[in-house]
Amino acid sequence: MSESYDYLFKFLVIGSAGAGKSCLLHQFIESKFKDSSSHTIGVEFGSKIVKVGGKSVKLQIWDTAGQERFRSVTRSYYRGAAGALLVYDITSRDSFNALSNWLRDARTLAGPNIVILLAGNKKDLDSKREVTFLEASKFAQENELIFLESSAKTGENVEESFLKCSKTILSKIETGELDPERIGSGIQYGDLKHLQNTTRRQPDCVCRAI
Ligand SMILES: Nc1nc2c(ncn2[C@@H]2O[C@H](COP(=O)(O)OP(=O)(O)OP(=O)(O)O)[C@@H](O)[C@H]2O)c(=O)[nH]1
Repeated sequence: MSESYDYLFKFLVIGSAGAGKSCLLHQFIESKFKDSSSHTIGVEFGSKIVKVGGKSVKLQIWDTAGQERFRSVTRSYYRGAAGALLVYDITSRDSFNALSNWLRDARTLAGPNIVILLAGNKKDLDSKREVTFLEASKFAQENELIFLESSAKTGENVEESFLKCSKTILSKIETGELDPERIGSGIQYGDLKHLQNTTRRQPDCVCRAI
């Protein structure tokens, strides 16, 4: 498979232990539910190329451990992230109450421009729900987050979460709100974009070659 892409985005998956971060990443990459998921130790990694708004984007995703004892390790991965999935479990009020702390860390350590999607995971366990859709969407609105409820088990809204977040980053690049050339932006040009920029800068050469 070709490894060509227009952009590379550095992504984080953050949130309390057991919220389903590793399962979301596994479902996104493998299209399967990882039933026997154990706690992440430190940080795990995955990547996938997606098509967003006519562009190929490689997502470089860091799945961080939610357990407090790994916090100093995981914090060191926040720097220069362009996007994040901030995950809570709709059946756990504690995971929802912890969101403000996760958010503060993300915006302080990754930077104020990081695009964050709030994912209310385990949507399939609606009968055990402790957090309503309404209060979570209110929290999202107050904190300038994109919001979706997802299920790593059924796959509902998993790909959509990563795509929605990527689409927002892409549109911020297009409007100039995000600058891929800024060091620590969490965005890099890929081969395809490089090629486009080169040909755009040297139109004479291209015309003559044709
Ligand atoms: N029913 C249901 N269970 C889920 C879902 N996502 C994850 N789980 C279960 O929740 C548990 C925790 O999932 P993980 O993905 O390991 O959670 P995590 O957020 O990565 O946890 P840490 O690595 O400790 O930070 C596992 O038993 C999963 O099988 C979901 O969408 N629905």
